[in-house]
Amino acid sequence: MPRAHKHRRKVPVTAPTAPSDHTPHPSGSSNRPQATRTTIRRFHVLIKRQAQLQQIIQGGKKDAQSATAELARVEQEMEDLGGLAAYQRMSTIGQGKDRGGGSEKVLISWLREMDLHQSVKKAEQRLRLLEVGALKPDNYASCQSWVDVTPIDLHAQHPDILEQDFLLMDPDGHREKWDVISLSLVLNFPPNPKDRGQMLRLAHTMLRPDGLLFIALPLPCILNSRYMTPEHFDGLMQSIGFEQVHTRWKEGGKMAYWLYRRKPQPASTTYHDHLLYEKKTVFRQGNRNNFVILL
Ligand SMILES: C[S@@+](CC[C@H](N)C(=O)[O-])C[C@H]1O[C@@H](n2cnc3c(N)ncnc32)[C@H](O)[C@@H]1O
Repeated sequence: MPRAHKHRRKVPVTAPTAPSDHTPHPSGSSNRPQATRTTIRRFHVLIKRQAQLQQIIQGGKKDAQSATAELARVEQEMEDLGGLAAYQRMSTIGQGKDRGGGSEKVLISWLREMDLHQSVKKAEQRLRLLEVGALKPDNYASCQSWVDVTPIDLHAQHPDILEQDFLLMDPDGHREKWDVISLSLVLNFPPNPKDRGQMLRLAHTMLRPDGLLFIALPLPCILNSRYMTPEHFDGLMQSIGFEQVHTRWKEGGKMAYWLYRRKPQPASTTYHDHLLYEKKTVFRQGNRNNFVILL
């Protein structure tokens, strides 16, 4: 069990990488690992607050006026930090080869272990991989003979990346279309826990039977959250219709990875099962983060 740091301020779960690049930051601050982590965390706080305020404003309640003023301040701060482009740039630094490369290495090694690179070549049909949250268009260049990747992102940073919100993809148009979907450091991006659950359900709809879902999350999302444990996460995945193939994380590490296989959705789940994943359950007390996925 990780130690709780008594005097540390609670911060949302953020990107776990520790960039070592010293390129100047757009806001003028340095890009040292600590500064970068702090900025990425601040972005996560601001993105979450932005969503809350937008909801208040849409609701048209009496506090909508003060929410509008606060929203302007929040959005100004995001702009001062360099906007979402700066956030993505910092995340790209974390993906750098100097720090062992991005999560795609883990996925590729698992796919190879399953001999998919051989069987796909024999079948002469490459694996259709949907890479959600792609910062670079060429993450899978090393296996282009057997992987046909479609990189998408909310804010595409390259012409070869499709600018597309995964949550707005048409489930009917994409039903059972994909062999593999990657959600690497994406599930922790939407501020609304139900949107995270919706991402997983959508992935289930869009994967072909026995298709594979790759997930990467900062380790504190499951090891230091008030509402999540590895077992709870796995139960939630099973309730959607996913079977765990691989998982990789270690105490004291920064990242957690999973590979799930799409199975038929369980025919019936009890009322209790539903409640378990639709509402927050407190698993840990004390100084924890609030990361949660809800169905
Ligand atoms: C922290 S970066 C992770 C990048 C990379 N996949 C990695 O593992 O390092 C998260 C990216 O996911 C993108 N993203 C978040 N929600 C998304 C959505 N609903 N649809 C498409 N992209 C999304 C963000 O724009 C951002 O570029």
